[in-house]
Amino acid sequence: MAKPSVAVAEASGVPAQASCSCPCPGTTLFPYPPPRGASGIAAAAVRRKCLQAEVGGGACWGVESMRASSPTHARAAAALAGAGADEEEERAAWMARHPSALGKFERIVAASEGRRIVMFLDYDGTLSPIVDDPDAAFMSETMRMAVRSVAKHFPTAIVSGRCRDKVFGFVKLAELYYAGSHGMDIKGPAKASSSRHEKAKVTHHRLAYSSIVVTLLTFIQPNRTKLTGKRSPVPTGNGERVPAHDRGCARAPGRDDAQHTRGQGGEQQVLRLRPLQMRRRKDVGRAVGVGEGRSAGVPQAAADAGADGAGGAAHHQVGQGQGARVPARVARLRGLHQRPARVHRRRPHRRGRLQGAAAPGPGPRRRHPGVQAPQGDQRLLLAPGARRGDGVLAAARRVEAPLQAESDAMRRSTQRTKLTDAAKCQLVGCV
Ligand SMILES: O=P(O)(O)OC[C@H]1O[C@H](O[C@H]2O[C@H](CO)[C@@H](O)[C@H](O)[C@H]2O)[C@H](O)[C@@H](O)[C@@H]1O
Repeated sequence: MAKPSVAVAEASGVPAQASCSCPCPGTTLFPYPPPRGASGIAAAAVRRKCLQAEVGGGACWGVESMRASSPTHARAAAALAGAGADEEEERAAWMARHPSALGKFERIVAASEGRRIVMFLDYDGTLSPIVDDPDAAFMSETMRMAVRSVAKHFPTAIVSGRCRDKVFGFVKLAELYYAGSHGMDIKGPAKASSSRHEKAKVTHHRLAYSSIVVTLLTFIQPNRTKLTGKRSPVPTGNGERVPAHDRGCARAPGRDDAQHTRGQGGEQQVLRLRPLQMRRRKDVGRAVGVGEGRSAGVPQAAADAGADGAGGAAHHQVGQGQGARVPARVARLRGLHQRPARVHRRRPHRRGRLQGAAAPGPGPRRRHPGVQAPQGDQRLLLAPGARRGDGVLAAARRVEAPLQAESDAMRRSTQRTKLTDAAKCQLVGCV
């Protein structure tokens, strides 16, 4: 449940949204951070009324109640209550630079110009409070009702670094999309929502498209056993262990729970690649490492650029190191031994194994040598028909191109459709 100390808008004195039968204050009139001194009881009453209206078919889309029960909102309000003038000013400046999407919701709706809106929600720290025990990060019933209400109007997805099952276990709403393991594991609604968006087709592809960047970056992390879902008995190359509650989930490289809690560096960290490891698999007798030893990674500038938005990072030349090593036997099989050999001297203890390894030239089979997929992991990312050895980027582009085409086609068809005002309203749920 939302904490009694949570301050939401004043119960009185704020006019209701004109087009909205819900008793919640209008979004733009609902200041963030909320005004101090609001009575907790009055606030709870407003929230309850709002929920009743929303759940009973009201017209606020659940956004207000979601905001009111947001743990971040609660924390901000609590922090504000005890803050000095300087802190308050600093916070206000920060908020001005990072406005809440919920606070701008009407503008978002207006800017959508009748296009469909899809809600992507984070779980930890957004729908649930940050708590010490990750297994106890429960969401409140109030929040659940709010999300359910939102999902009646918009296709709604929860995107999390946690396992999909774990997130579902917390949220327990079958009508949502769930993208677990940073988007590597996506599932659509098990039951159709009795919503207006039912007729509108939102495919897995669209979700997959938006998560392709994180998928890529997660894919090339060093500890591939996490990616294949096999438990790793050993720490990763970085001395990091997978927390017990996350075993079997993929984790983005560099993701660290403490940073997540502090709310800093998360995205940046996700985009900063760690050195990738080279392993030799005895069973197949060939190298299956992803990428290259020392210098593999996204150049910082590229990582910075990618941090701004989803699309960009997919086009980074990830994993471009010094050229991947190919064991001599594989090189012979591929005819690479005819190319000028390059002996790697950086890891002398491995020389025995890697001696004679050839740096692959730009041959047809290794267009992206730095990011060749381990055999066991290819099913996670490669598009149907992709050939082993093509490299992750090539595979991703194959996935991306049709998705982009599909998305363009959908956009064109939406633009062509002449919507009446009523139809527009239905689409955005503002009847
Ligand atoms: O959904 P994300 O924003 O990608 O976060 C995923 C991580 O969430 C969990 O950790 C965070 O919440 C915990 C419970 O409140 C908290 O104890 C931890 O400090 C936070 O980092 C989850 O435990 C992680 O494994 C996920 O990666």
